[in-house]
Amino acid sequence: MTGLFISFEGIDGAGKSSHIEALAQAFRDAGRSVTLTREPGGTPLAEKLRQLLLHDAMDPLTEALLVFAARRDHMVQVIEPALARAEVVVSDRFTDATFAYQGAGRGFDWNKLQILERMAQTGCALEPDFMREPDLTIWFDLPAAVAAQRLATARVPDRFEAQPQEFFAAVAAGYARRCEEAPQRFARIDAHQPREAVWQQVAQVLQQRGYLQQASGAAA
Ligand SMILES: Nc1ncnc2c1ncn2[C@@H]1O[C@H](COP(=O)(O)OP(=O)(O)O)[C@@H](O)[C@H]1O
Ligand SMILES: Cc1cn([C@H]2C[C@H](O)[C@@H](COP(=O)(O)OP(=O)(O)O)O2)c(=O)[nH]c1=O
Repeated sequence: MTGLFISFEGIDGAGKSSHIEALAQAFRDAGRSVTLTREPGGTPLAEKLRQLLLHDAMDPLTEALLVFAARRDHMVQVIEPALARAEVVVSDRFTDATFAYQGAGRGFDWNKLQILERMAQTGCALEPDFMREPDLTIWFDLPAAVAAQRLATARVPDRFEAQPQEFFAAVAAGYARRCEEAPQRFARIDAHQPREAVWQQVAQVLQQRGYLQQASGAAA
């Protein structure tokens, strides 16, 4: 059995958190060990960087560097060891969020982000030139106006959630661009549906990819 790396993506309020535990449980039910984690964060150091990123003002390059510093620590300490143990790693956000928020949202140079991506995500797996990416990215696609309505009553906004709706429309376009650049890795979910219908789409992606069948077979 090999490890499996799945990321959840989407603008704030798209509904990711409402389904991530159910996805983890589906894998556990199929006999797999699951590491459920998040970005920015997932390690003591990265959680400290998360606090800075969510609450302190900084220039775009500083923001991009901190995001990747947190990611590198998360990969070295948590993601790679879990994949080496053949676990399923489920991360609430990964690098697509950086392209969407820092790239499309803040306007930071897309090509520079690609350079940072290669630097941060290479050299922590067994093969020295291998760049770690998710095997599957589940993208909760929701219009920015709908996400804003959902969040209006939901929680106190952090530095990103406090951005105007146009920011999130740009972030959503950033996700669409990443999806176009790697269509085989992305599964787009229509998140503008009732919770149960959204979950059915997620479950269908897992079935189509044979992830749960493979796990059941291995556990038997
Ligand atoms: N399909 C849905 N329809 C309506 N409201 C939803 C749906 N999914 C989630 N919500 C609500 O929208 C808000 C944001 O959901 P959440 O899962 O926290 O989003 P995210 O983790 O993507 O920011 C929460 O109040 C949640 O209860
Ligand atoms: C991973 C990542 C997150 N972010 C932002 C997106 C979110 O607004 C914020 C925190 O993400 P998230 O954990 O989804 O927020 P919450 O716990 O409130 O649901 O960080 C970036 O700007 N760049 C990144 O690379």
